[in-house]
Amino acid sequence: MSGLSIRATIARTGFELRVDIASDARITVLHGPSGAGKTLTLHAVAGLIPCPDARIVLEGRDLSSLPPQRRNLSMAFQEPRLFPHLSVRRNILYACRETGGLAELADALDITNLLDRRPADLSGGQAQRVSLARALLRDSDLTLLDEPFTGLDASRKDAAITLLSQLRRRILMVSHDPGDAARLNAQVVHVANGIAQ
Ligand SMILES: Nc1ncnc2c1ncn2[C@@H]1O[C@H](COP(=O)(O)OP(=O)(O)OP(=O)(O)O)[C@@H](O)[C@H]1O
Repeated sequence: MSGLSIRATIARTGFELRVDIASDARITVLHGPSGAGKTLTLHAVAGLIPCPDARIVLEGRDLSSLPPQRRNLSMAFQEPRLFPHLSVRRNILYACRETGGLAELADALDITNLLDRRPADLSGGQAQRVSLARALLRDSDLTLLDEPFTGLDASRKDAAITLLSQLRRRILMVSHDPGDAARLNAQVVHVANGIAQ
């Protein structure tokens, strides 16, 4: 598997972060204190914030100048951001070309019995698992996960870590728990003092 490289200066009012990441690992974990710039890094990769000097290369494909919808990424945001008017099932299948794999994924994340509910009828941790399922079902080149284990109890978190370990897809994720990266056999990127590398 060839790698992911991200070089960018992310500038917001009163905040600047220099990102210089090169990772050949299937899973890369951004780790650092609150407010360090982990979420901004994911959003820059997704193309959701302007980053004029960014150079983002994924397995030889330069994403930098592409609009978000052409980067072929999937993302689970820090808050689940589910569509309130769609069932859980339709939220997960949103933007998926095929429905294959939904049953297995729902089983692994223990959300099978929630598929016909609306997001308003989910707990925080349930919504988080639905958001994770949505990001993982879509056949994207890179999956961005912003603190995907927030609100999960220990056994659900174990199941999610096992699932992520078994998938073959490339993942760039944020986690506060240093133990997660070790369990995921991930490359760790430290984000602090205005630098992510
Ligand atoms: N639109 C914005 N304008 C100005 N500053 C911003 C903006 N968005 C984020 N920031 C600042 O950028 C910094 C990094 O924010 P970011 O959300 O990336 O942190 P984080 O590392 O993900 O933190 P946490 O672990 O708390 O989620 C913070 O200091 C935040 O206040």
